[in-house]
Amino acid sequence: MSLTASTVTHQTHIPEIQLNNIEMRYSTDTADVLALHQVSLDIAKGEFVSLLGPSGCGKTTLLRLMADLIQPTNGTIHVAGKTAKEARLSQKYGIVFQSPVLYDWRKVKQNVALPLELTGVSKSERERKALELLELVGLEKFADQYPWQLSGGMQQRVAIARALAMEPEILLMDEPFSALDEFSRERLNEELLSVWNKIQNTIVFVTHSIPESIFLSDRVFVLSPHPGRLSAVVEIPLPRPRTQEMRNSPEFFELIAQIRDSFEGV
Ligand SMILES: Nc1ncnc2c1ncn2[C@@H]1O[C@H](COP(=O)(O)OP(=O)(O)OP(=O)(O)O)[C@@H](O)[C@H]1O
Repeated sequence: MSLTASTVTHQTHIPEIQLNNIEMRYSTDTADVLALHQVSLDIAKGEFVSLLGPSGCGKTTLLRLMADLIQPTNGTIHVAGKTAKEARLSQKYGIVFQSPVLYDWRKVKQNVALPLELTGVSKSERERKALELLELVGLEKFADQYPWQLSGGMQQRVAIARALAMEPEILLMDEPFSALDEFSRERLNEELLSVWNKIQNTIVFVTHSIPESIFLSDRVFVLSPHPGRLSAVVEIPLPRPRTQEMRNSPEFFELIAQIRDSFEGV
């Protein structure tokens, strides 16, 4: 992972994640839910994609399948040519959840260094790496504070830094900014793109928000519920770097309308 590159070309068209005909059924004593039905998609190396859809359409399920936290009842998943399990074991993923899940009794830098500690990295190297990651997310001045001393947005930036500690090729993000106010969310969208520009990895981002998915992504995968399935794939041709002004452009509004239409067609 290079933290110094300032501009990169993200779409190299090398398939990084491939899902083929995925079906996911949750069966319990009381319920039998077909959460995903015949989902096939490819994500290129270095691409930023969003999984967008209403509650219950299977976005989190899809993300958990990619991370090999659960296994599909049918279909195959490949990550850089490996199975999802092999990819997980070789630590290709970093995950950021909706809630930052930080340990309040550990300093910010110790939270970021946790994955390194668990894999036996020396204290001095952990400290160096944690400070580098905190600088990446603009929080180097808060390294010695505790999570409860930070705002919700800052806490989520700490969680992003921690998810990047093992230098994952793929960052999976499950509605990381949905608990934040609109202003913080828009600022963090921009900051996330700036981090992505430096680390050049693949990002899969789950959201309910159409504008957020457009602002961030190269492509938006639109999912529809009952059962969850892929109803559209929308290319986002807005130039990069994305700027807040683009949110008010005619192109942006056209993309919003296009994605809304793809929901209405379901
Ligand atoms: N562990 C589980 N056991 C049984 N059903 C489940 C389980 N997890 C999810 N489901 C069901 O699968 C469907 C898809 O759920 P999922 O959480 O993936 O959707 P989602 O699009 O991420 O929703 P949200 O936006 O509300 O988080 C839903 O009907 C949900 O109730």
